[in-house]
Amino acid sequence: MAAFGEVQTPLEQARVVVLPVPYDLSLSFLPGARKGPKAILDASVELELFHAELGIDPSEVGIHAAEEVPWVAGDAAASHALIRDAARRYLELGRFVVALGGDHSITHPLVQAHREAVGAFTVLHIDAHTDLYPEWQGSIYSHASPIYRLVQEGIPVVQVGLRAISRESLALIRAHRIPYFPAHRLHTQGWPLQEILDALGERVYITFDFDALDPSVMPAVGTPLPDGLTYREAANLLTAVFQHKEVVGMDFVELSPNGTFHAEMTAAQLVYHAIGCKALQAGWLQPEHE
Ligand SMILES: N=C(N)NCCCCNCCCN
Ligand SMILES: [Mn+2]
Ligand SMILES: [Mn+2]
Repeated sequence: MAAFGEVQTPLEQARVVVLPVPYDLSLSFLPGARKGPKAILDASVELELFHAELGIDPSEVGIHAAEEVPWVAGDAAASHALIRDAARRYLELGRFVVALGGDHSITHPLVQAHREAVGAFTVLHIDAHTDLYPEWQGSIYSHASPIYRLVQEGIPVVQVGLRAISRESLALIRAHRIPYFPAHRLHTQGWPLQEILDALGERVYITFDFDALDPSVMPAVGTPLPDGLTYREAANLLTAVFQHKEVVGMDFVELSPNGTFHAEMTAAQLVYHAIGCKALQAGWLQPEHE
């Protein structure tokens, strides 16, 4: 399958691997995130390849769409192990991995694979939800729990865009001193970009839950909430992080296609924007002056 261009870049010639992870057995509400990866890749073929804002054609770095990561029916642990193994394979080849979910539980095995491959980093968690539930609906593998599991493993996290914050989550945020920037603060007091950057370490893994975006921009998610980010706010945040940090990997999760094709184009464009930011940060491409 082609990714962000008319033709597939062979793995040997690609710097970036887009890893489709259609696992969605850990959702708590609306189903469908398993269709997210293919929807993004299908929409990506419709994008203009030259990214005028960045002044580059990100596809020139070589973007390879990997085979979809399979899952094991009824076995989240085994499914997560397959995700970890798939990411590890491409990381060991030195590729920059952009995982496409699938539900947010996939971030836990993805971060584990990145930790093994590149060492320590901070996780920048952009989401409407804290995902700090020790378990939800009887499972520690819930999409409501990946950030709890990372925090329990001592991985530093910074949270941006939150709109659903339980008392228990707030207690965990305070207990673990998690820097968090909820949407109500961003929208009433402005974006403390420097404060967010200061809260991150030098190396960052970005996990982007599409329900961080406002439903007016991104209606195709399983657990939408109002007061979300605009596309421009999300793009500006990603641009700033890539300009000042080494981004070691990223995932984009929870797209649940529902016939609103503009949502899929929005998802594909944001992923492409992030790949372009990585290309500039890594020096793979140089911006063409407007
Ligand atoms: N997308 C997510 N991470 N959703 C998590 C939902 C779990 C907690 N909901 C609490 C609802 C209480 N009625
Ligand atoms: Mn989430
Ligand atoms: Mn969410």
